[in-house]
Amino acid sequence: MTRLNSKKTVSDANDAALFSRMKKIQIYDTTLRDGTQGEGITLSLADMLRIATRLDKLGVDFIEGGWPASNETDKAFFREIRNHGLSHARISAFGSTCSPHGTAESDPQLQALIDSKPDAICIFGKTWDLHVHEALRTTEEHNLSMIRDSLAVLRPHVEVLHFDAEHFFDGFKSNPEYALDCLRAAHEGGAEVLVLCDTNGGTLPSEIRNIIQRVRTAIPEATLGIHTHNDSDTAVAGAIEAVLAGAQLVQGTINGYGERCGNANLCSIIPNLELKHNGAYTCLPEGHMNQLAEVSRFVSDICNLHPFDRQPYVGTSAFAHKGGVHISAVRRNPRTYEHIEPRAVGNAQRILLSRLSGRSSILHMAEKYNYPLDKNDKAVKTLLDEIKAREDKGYEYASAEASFELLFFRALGWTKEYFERITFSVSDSVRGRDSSPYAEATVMIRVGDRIEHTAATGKGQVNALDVALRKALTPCYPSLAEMRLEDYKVRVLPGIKDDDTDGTASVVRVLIESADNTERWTTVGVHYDLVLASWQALIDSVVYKLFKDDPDKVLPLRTAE
Ligand SMILES: CC(=O)SCCNC(=O)CCNC(=O)[C@H](O)C(C)(C)COP(=O)(O)OP(=O)(O)OC[C@H]1O[C@@H](n2cnc3c(N)ncnc32)[C@H](O)[C@@H]1OP(=O)(O)O
Ligand SMILES: CC(=O)C(=O)O
Repeated sequence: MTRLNSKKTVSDANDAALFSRMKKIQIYDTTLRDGTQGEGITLSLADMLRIATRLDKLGVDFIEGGWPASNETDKAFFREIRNHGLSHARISAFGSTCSPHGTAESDPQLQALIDSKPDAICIFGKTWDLHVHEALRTTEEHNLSMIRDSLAVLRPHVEVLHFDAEHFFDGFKSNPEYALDCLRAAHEGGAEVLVLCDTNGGTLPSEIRNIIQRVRTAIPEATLGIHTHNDSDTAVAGAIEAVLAGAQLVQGTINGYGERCGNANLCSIIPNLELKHNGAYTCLPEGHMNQLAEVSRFVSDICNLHPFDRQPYVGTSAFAHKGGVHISAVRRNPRTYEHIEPRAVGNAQRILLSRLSGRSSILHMAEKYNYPLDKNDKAVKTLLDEIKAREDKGYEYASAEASFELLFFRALGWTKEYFERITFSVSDSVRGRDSSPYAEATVMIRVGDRIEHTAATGKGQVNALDVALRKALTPCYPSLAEMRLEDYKVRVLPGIKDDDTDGTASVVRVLIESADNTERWTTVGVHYDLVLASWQALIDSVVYKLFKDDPDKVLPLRTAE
């Protein structure tokens, strides 16, 4: 048997030592297999190799690379991953027991597993009598021999052999003796870990714990693993209960991607085990858990899925505080509203400004801008009132921090105007037979004594305005040439009406994200007219760029009033 990589002896030894103390929980990642059974996830071979390489660096014990008999991409993965010099993880190939219509010895699917020459193989077999009758359409006795024989055929060809007991918990509830017989057959066939699967995700954590305790009494010689699905929103809790009941291997995926509602989320399971049990369990090599937030984002990027902001531990909102009471307290001691130190999983605290803020939120921002204020400074209250009034009108400063920073310094007495708008206009038209609209903008501004009057075309009105404005300003402010408009978002706010109209027009909120060579920033504009809302956000964006690059923006020191 050729190992996919040869550098595992040290970590194997560590694992063995930890394993013998029952504290090392083996982490078996199935993002590339069960994760890709999730809706909207299709990975190319290059994507799979990048994810596997990153997971190896994270320090998971097993990476399930796919089902070689399923498709050519999965098959190619096992060929290609050899060239990637993994240093820790074992590569596992997935498959099923042999077909009920043939023998294990002649089964092409089992042969494909052997031919893929992985470090480990994991096959699933039926353990629920309903599935034996309805899905396989065979006898219970025959299914037992399929399990035993398939594993026995694979055993000599691979170093590590696992059995996924599909639907084990439903099977146990339906016919406990038969479900246990399936496990015994797998053990006899040579599987060293029997992974109990809650395939339909309908088993609650308390049931999982109870059933595992009964399995351990019935088959004390077996090493157990757990594989849960999230259909009852309890996949992580189920996996934790299983470990508390004695499971030594956890299967799951990054971000909980997977079939239907997903698999157990390793980004939560790992810190739950490592941080919440007084050091009783280790999952990753020491010091690696702080990679989790980055790995979560890396995998969502490659899967082309938007990261889930509210994802526990690793989401950008996981340690984001918005309520003024919370912000006041976490400034005094983060433990007041944070269950762990965010950096333990590579995340960070964030403070969000909104109409729910109190003075502490302003003080926090002031410190961030290196401009500490006293809580009793009149400007603090003025700013707070202004933010609350503006948020009531539809502004949102939690995401548009650059607009807030400008408000902040203006409230403190910063009055510099980099330019003055005299006039601007935009129009859309369609020329001749060309059906794509053509946007044109003109801008007239004053910079000191100089008047600039420019025109530009663009892809849409905002783009035309942006180009015309920067054309007018760049001769006076050359650094604007390096600024780019990165993203533009519009949201209609039906609940908010504009004061200037008869009360029927809804306002729109525009968020513009800009960037230069060193920073990204977001600004906001709100108006019932989309162009005017865009103009506000655009002007804030340009002014923020000039402000942050301006060496003369230093403000006088404040004293408490
Ligand atoms: C719980 C899980 O997540 S299991 C993993 C599920 N993942 C996947 O199915 C993704 C990859 N699957 C595939 O590429 C294809 O389904 C293949 C190549 C495996 C099979 O394709 P086909 O031979 O065309 O069969 P099809 O998908 O229509 O049906 C599944 C077959 O597997 C059989 N089967 C299901 N479970 C098992 C098992 N544990 N052992 C043996 N056969 C099984 C079914 O009985 C059915 O065979 P039959 O039609 O001869 O009765
Ligand atoms: C094997 C597997 O993926 C399951 O039972 O859910």
